[in-house]
Formats: sequence, structure tokens, C-alpha cells
Amino acid sequence: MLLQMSQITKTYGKTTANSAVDFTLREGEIHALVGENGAGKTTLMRMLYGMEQPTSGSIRLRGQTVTFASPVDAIAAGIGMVHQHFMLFPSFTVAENIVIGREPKAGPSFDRKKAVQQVEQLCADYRMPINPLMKVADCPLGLQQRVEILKVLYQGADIIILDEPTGVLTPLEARDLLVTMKSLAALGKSFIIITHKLHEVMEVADRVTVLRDGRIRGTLDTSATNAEELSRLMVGRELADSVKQASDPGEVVLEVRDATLYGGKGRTSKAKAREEKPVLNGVSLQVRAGEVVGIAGISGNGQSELIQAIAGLQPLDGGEIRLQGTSIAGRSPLAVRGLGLAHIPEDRYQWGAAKDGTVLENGIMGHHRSSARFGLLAGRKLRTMVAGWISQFQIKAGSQEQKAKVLSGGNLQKLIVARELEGSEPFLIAAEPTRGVDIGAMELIHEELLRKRSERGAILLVSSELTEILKLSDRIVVMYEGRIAGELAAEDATEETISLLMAGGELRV
Ligand SMILES: Nc1ncnc2c1ncn2[C@@H]1O[C@H](COP(=O)(O)OP(=O)(O)OP(=O)(O)O)[C@@H](O)[C@H]1O
Repeated sequence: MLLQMSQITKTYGKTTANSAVDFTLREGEIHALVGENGAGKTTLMRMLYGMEQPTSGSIRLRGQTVTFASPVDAIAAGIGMVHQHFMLFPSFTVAENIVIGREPKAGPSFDRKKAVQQVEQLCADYRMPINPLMKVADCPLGLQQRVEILKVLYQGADIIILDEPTGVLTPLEARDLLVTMKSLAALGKSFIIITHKLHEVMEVADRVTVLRDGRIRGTLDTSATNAEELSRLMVGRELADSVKQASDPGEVVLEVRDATLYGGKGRTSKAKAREEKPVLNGVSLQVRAGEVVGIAGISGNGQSELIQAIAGLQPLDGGEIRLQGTSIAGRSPLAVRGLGLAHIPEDRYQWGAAKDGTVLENGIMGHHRSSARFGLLAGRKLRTMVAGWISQFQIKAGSQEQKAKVLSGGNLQKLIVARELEGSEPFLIAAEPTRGVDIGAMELIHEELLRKRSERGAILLVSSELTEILKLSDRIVVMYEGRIAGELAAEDATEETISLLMAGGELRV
């Protein structure tokens, strides 16, 4: 056996993140690790990568007992990890990012030419083409991930841990990654992949281990199981699919007219070079009370900028946005919220949460202003409200005083969703609302979004998951290169028609 983790237990104060976990990995194997949010998947992998030390238990690598005081030790032993949030330097080139820390030298200085040659060789060896001279800032997320994988290969890893690797990828990029993993496994590399997507597990993994509440619920050959069995083991119950009632849209709540934006906040150096090409190019759309409008598109086609403009985070260069009839021009994000906006943001770490704040503080952000007037009593009320979400969304948190940054990724997402769904704002932006959450929580979030719709809420849903767009939307708008490439009624839309528009194709009528 290549790797054997035995009886691993990890506790943080009163929280037991892993309890007597046995986990093995074979050479050339792709092993999926699945389980609900907070089940302990990331914790187990952080211990394998030397970021945390087990409270008890042992790790054997190729038959030898090992202890890793830090990732440096794990890397030296041939273990690499690609995190959910990429850790690259955007202004450096691909080659520089890959060799960083182990740069080839010509005398005392960095040998750039050799670095490029080495990276070219690496790409050829592993059949993962990428231009070593490209700036990382100009690489789409799929390529950035490839850089991360090449980097761990450059460091000599033969065990590669991927934490929710397809969460931020487009469907095509995700497919590419699965193919890459299979071909690297055929070359003898071994993978551990944490994922919530059971179809990926069935497609790519040889074996799958299910964790629940920090304990192992089973390790199975994927050829001898199926997604239903896995989901039962993970959640401990059958999941019902939420059903959407017919829509009956009312008055216009959000009106975007001819929205145009050049550059944009997160613009890359490439976008700067093409400054004349707008990131939003005459976008017009409406969302009415009691309907869900879904925006589909490959990331980077203007969806993020559109959301930021609507939320008051990015002023437009042309056109107009009205919320309940009032123009948002010149208003701060807070003032836009005051006009009736709730917002589940795309990037929970950048916009959605204060990581150093407590669970309670993060839960009441936005609600505290309305309750400040009521003093202490309100404090108790807010606490009860947050306690209600913790139980409804099964948010795993030690207490409301726990810092938000120690929540697992999916649990923080659930807290933000619960907070934004709590109020009676007439308009909701739901950007990637189920990113990183487990299948049970995904069902619950879908139900809650549909409940808001049935209570006459207007919802703008932006999601890279086409199944989510198709399941929840009444109308689907596809964005391509900053424009609306097409609009489809839910009953006319299929994955094929949407994908065609997403890729810049045209529908034949
Ligand atoms: N530093 C810490 N202090 C306290 N509790 C922690 C710490 N790190 C993790 N935890 C807790 O350990 C549990 C397991 O978290 P972990 O991140 O491993 O879950 P996960 O299975 O990866 O979840 P997700 O699918 O949401 O990413 C959670 O309840 C989490 O809050």
C-alpha cells in the first residue's frame, strides 16, 4: 500500500473533526473523499499535507511511519496539495509560478531561460500544454489550476491532493481536468480528490471513501456502487427533489437597460490592453416579482461585472439600473441594499464574510442596523435567529462565538445563504449559491430559493452549474463576451441549447 492513515483523530477543543479514521491509497489510484459539509474531509487532508498534526493516529508512506511538521516535510515526501483557493502570484508568469522556491540558478541569479525550458519539458512529459511565458493573471481558472498541478509535479509529488477541484471550473474545464487526472494516474501518479459532485466520483475515481461526522462510513470500489448509495451513506437519509410550481411573474423589480462597462474592477492586464472592448456591452434585462431569471455563461463573459454593477460595487460607464423603479446610479452598496437588495455573493471570502468575525457577527451583518434601536432585547432575538439557521441548514459550528474562518467552506456558504434569505428584500442576487455545499444542503438551498420566489421575490441566479440553472429558472439568459447572446424560456431550454449559446454559437429557429 502506498499510503496508510490509521486511526487518525483530530480534535479542536470540543470539536472532533476526525475520529479514528482509517484511509488508504494505492499507487496509480484516484481515490475520492466525499461527505457532508464539516464531515472532516479537508481536515484529514491537511494532516496528510503537514498543515495540521493529528491528535492521535499514524501515517505510513510506502511502509515507513512518517510525521510531517509542515508542508515542507510532506512535499519532500512526494505529497502535493492543490487548495480550493489557488495560491499563485497573478503578476508572475506561468513558469515563474511553477519553479518558485526551487528556481534554477545561473550563479547567484535566477536562470529564466532554464526555468522556461524546464517547464516546457514538464508540460511535454505530462501532456499538459500551457505557454510558460503567459502571465497567470491572463490565464482562465482552468489554466491556473493546471499551473498549480504542474507546480506540485515540478516539486516531485507522486501523491496529489485536490480539494474540490472543479468547484470554480466551467463544465469544459472540469472535463479537461478529469481527463488529465486519468492520464496522470496511468503514468503512476496517485490522486485524492475531495468533491461534492457524485457524477465526478463515478466517472473518475477507482475507490471512494465516505466520511460522516468525522467518521468513516465506508470505502467502496466505484464499480460496485452508485450515486444513490453514496448519497445515502453521506447524508443518512433519502433526498427528495424540490419541485418548481408554475411561475406567475408580476411587476418589474430589477430593470437593467443598456448596461455598458469598460475594463471593470478585476480587469486583467489583457483586458487593459484591449481597453476599448467593453466587459458589459449593452446588456438589458428585467427580473419580475415571483420569477427566477438564470444567467448562464462561461465565467469571464461579464456575469461578475453585471452582478457587481447591480449591487452598487461597480459604477456603469453607460446605461442604467433600476431597483423597484429607483436608479441605483451614484449609490453606495449599502444604499442599494436599502432599496431592497439581498445578495449571495460569488466570492464568499471577498464579499460575503468577515473571516475574523464570529459566526454570530457574520450572521447578523445587515440585520444589526435595523435592530440596533431595540438594544439588548434585539441582541437576544438575533441570537435566536442565527440559532434557527444553524439548525435549519445544519451549519456545523462549535458555537456562535466561534470565528467564521474555522468553519468548513460549505458551512460558511450556508451561513451566508441563510442570512441573505432571512429578510423580505424583494430582490435577490444568488451567485453560485450552492458552491461548495453538500448535496443535502444544495436541496435545501434550492427549496428556499423557490420559497422566496413563491413569496413574490424576484431572483437573479448566476450559476456555472447548468443543472441548477435549468432546475430553478423561469427564463434563462446566456451571456457571451459581455452581451446577451440569447434568452430562452425554461421549457425551451436544454443543456445543449444553452451550451451552444455559451460558446458563442447561434440558435437556428
Ligand atoms: N481550526 C479549527 N478550529 C476549530 N474547528 C475547526 C478548525 N478547523 C476545522 N474545524 C471544524 O472541523 C470540522 C471539519 O471541518 P472540515 O473543513 O474538515 O470539513 P469538510 O468535510 O472539509 O467540509 P466542506 O465540505 O464544507 O469543505 C468542522 O466542524 C470545522 O468547523
